[in-house]
Amino acid sequence: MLSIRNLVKVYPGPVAALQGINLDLQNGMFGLLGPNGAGKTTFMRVVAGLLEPTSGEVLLDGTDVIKTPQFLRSRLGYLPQDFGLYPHLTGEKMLAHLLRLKGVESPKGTMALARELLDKVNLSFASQRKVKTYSGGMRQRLGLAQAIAGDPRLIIVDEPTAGLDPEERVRFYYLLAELAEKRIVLLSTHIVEDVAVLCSRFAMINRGRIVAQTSPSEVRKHLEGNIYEASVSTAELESIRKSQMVTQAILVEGTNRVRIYQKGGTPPIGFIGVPPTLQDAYFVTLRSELPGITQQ
Ligand SMILES: Nc1ncnc2c1ncn2[C@@H]1O[C@H](COP(=O)(O)OP(=O)(O)OP(=O)(O)O)[C@@H](O)[C@H]1O
Repeated sequence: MLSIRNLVKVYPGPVAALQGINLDLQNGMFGLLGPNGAGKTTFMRVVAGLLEPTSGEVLLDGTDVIKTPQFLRSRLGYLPQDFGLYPHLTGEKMLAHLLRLKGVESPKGTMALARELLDKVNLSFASQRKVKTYSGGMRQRLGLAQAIAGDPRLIIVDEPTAGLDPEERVRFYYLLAELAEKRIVLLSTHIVEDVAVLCSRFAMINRGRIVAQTSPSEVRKHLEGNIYEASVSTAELESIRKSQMVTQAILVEGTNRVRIYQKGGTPPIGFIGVPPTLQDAYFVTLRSELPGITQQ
């Protein structure tokens, strides 16, 4: 289990990036969802032992990893937001280099281990290609290969799907889901779909605070009967934005399809009740913090 206790990080400024985070994570995929600047990267870096918190504890299976970083090092796989690459190396050589840096050893030798890991992330076909020719998704999978080396207890992935095309994103989802079967995977993202697809539990973070800790189905259930949808003109959309809480406004075949949250009362003319999505819940939670969901 990964337990986070009263984690605070104040940068010089001062900027209070984390304002007392408490979380308990079991095996499986846990999502940390929040807008840009919410504190996700700060949180991931503290938990990964790369940034010292101002105060608080990070316990992995009962051991305080801030006090004993060597305990964490051999049990952690980390895929940072900006994963540095040597563009002129082949995938295989790049990975072997990262494994040596990480100190991961194998009786079969580092190159053999690199090949095995490339196979696990479905990159064998490109093992002899230079990394500079890799697509965004292939780079992320290479990053994941180094993160899973040494069979870590905890894997931390920071916004891994940003910039991936839909096909690459789905491929990445399958890999992550498989990894989470036996370990703790902590995924930070601002993409609601990442959480909807992958996470049975997740937390929403905003301005350095956890504003909800829940599951996608639980949070959707809280909004049942309160989400309405209509197709409207651009002028109508402007006035709806002034009077309603709009959870989503998208263009569908050239028409504005707008969803609103309304608790009680009659919805505006033309709006019909629809099943809530996680996107609706995310918007409502960030704006008003839903009652009834675990909050801190
Ligand atoms: N080194 C730093 N010094 C001062 N302030 C910082 C530093 N790093 C981050 N911050 C601030 O701390 C807050 C949280 O930033 P953080 O990068 O953790 O958020 P995030 O949720 O990961 O955002 P993004 O998705 O944009 O990466 C922001 O207000 C940011 O400007």
